[in-house]
Amino acid sequence: MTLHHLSIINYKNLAQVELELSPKINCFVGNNGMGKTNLLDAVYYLSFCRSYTNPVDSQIIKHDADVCMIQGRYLIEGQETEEEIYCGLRRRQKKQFKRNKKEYEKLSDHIGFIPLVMISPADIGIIQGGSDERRRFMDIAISQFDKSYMQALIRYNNALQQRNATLKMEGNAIDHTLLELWEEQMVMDGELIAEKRQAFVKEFIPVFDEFYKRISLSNEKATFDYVSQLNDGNFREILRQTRQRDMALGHTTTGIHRDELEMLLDGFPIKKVGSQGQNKTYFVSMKLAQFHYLLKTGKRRPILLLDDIFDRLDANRVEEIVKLVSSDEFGQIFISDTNRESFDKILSRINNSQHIYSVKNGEVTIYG
Ligand SMILES: Nc1ncnc2c1ncn2[C@@H]1O[C@H](COP(=O)(O)OP(=O)(O)OP(=O)(O)O)[C@@H](O)[C@H]1O
Repeated sequence: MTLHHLSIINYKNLAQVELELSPKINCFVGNNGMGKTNLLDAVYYLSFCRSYTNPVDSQIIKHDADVCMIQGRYLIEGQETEEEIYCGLRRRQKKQFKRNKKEYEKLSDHIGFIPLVMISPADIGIIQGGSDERRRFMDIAISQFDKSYMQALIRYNNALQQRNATLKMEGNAIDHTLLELWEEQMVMDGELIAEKRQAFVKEFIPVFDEFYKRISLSNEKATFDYVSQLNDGNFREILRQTRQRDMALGHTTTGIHRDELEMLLDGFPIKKVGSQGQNKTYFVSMKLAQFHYLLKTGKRRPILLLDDIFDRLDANRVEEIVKLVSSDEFGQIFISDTNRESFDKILSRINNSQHIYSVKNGEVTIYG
């Protein structure tokens, strides 16, 4: 899958951008705050119908504008005609998302069509943040190739919200028949989600471990453990047993919304023992393993976005990552960095078609 033409109007600080892109490596270089991440984020938006860095749509429209637009033209291996994806946002109005000029009824129908993996310094949140960040990682990774997972997740979250709302009712007003109805839905979808998460993690660990070893050039053992309350017994029974407690607390204390992905380095939680470079190696390896997994399960080669990821990594680790992503397994790549020299060093090791762009105050031009 390659994005060969990108048009942007008023996306954050990018007033107007028009780019013909390389099918292999596209580098964006510029000082801090110039718009490099915004550019990669616009590419991300076309895949996920949302920003990677800011979930509030009204805040991604340029401050002094009322409308914003992103349009991408893609080529798909083995398909003669191109695919055009359009996103239009207007303040206080529903966003428009179109494929080949036809508007999607549901945005979830689009997710997975343009497979993409973004790696950015914000991914440190997967390690350092709460368990919701790690569940989100699994959800995004699985949803991109498994629509039934995403639908089960939407239904589960809806049933969970409804159960919580029912639990919050005053003592006698609680409708137990209604509670059971929501619990039944949670059991059906929760068990399916837990099963799919378990299967994903099992396949994911060896690939991740391999990437970690290659990048770190060490024998450090990096691995995960998927922990779910659903492994402790029958979910229906667990919900019944915890109902009194949940009524007292006013929310649901058991279920797949409490799952955890324990991240370990040599048997210890990386959150506690990892250095900055090890943390970065860890989440970069996770994301590359996600790429590999998507490639294996999906029909199309994902696009890879590397946003300012080389900082804090030693020269050996940078070299290993560059070698990895320039191999044939990876397709089109977007890289951002502040330093032209570090790009030149990186690119001198790669024999591939490459474009270098300069990003300055929201303007993007081919580097002269
Ligand atoms: N809605 C918006 N309208 C206008 N400008 C915005 C909007 N949202 C963010 N910005 C601006 O975008 C800039 C940040 O851009 P971006 O994050 O892409 O920088 P960067 O080039 O990646 O920098 P760094 O190297 O520091 O990561 C900031 O100047 C910020 O004020």
